[in-house]
Amino acid sequence: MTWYRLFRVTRQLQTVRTMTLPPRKAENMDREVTLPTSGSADDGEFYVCSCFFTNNFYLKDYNVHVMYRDDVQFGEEYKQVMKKYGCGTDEQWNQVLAQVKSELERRQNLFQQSLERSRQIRTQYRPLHPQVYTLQESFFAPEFLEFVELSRRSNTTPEDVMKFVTSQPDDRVYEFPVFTKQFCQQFMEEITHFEDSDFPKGRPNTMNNYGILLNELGFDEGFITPLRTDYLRPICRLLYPDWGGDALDSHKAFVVTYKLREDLDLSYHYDNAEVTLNVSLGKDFEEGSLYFGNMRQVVQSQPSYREHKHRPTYGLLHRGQHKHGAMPIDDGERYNLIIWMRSSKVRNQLCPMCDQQPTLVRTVGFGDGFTKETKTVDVCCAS
Ligand SMILES: O=C(O)CCC(=O)C(=O)O
Ligand SMILES: [Fe+2]
Repeated sequence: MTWYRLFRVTRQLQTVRTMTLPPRKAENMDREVTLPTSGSADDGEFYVCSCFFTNNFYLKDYNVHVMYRDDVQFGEEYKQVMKKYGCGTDEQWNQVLAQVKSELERRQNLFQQSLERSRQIRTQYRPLHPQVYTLQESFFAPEFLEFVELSRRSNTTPEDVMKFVTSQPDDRVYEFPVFTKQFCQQFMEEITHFEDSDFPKGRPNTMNNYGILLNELGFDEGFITPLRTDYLRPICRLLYPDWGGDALDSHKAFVVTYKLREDLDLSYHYDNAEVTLNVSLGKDFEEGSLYFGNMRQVVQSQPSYREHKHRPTYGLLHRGQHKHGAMPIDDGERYNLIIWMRSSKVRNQLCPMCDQQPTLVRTVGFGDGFTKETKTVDVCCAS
């Protein structure tokens, strides 16, 4: 990347805005809402926090996250403020309102629709490479297997495994090889085969417009769950004990894709996760590095960013609340496997999306990783 380009991207980052929102009213705290459910995750019952239906609505045109409870609250809190960001006319305001309401409707129907998509895919979709749905050791780079093997031993220390990772001092972002090239190739062919089909597809999250939710495609049971419990958890136990690394009991996994004329980049954000694994699968692409700033708890007027180039077959492991983004690709197509890993013992104390004790809403599958058990844990924040 040239210095000019880095400067340009950095300028762009400095315009990312966060609005300070008033805390949610305490009266909601212990209310439990029931949604239609069908089935639950392997490890028990999981929930989302009710803030999912009010907080963090992303307005891409203005690069802001907003909170919507009803039209009156929304108008009072944002109509004036949004003018400063270029939303000056009634027409623009009405568009914003329509966008927020349509996102709310999408969220309200999300779990039911996701269930329907999964059912349809499971009964009708014919995979191109059925073998990639069941995790096998032959998928992994030999160095990764050595790394895991050492991490599984009870007397191994974090210093012992540093020889397997590349990292920069103090930022706790670790890079290491994960898969073989051959596996990445087959996995991407499977994803592309599904992308090209007419089956309905859900969006991975509110910021990525393209990509595939791996649970809907049937990857959870045979692939992502064993990958998390048997391979990633021993590593995270060593590297992130303060973020529930030894108790990552659920996940949300998806593939994000960036192509010319589709999404090119991803704005600065933090993940709804305690620990994230982001593996570059390929295909061929130019630029598109990741950059990391501060932990979200750190407020700095002039944050500095660290660029992490991402090589196909390699993973970057980082704390979910370590703010990051992806720079635009210049050419080609970029596919990444993202696993947001969650620890209920951490998030049951404080929902990372609203900074309150979560108000549980029953849902299907892993939800957002909250459970009814409340074990206490010390979460040591930003370093
Ligand atoms: O595109 C990337 O590599 C980053 C994706 C990401 O941060 C996310 O989906 O949370
Ligand atoms: Fe992310």
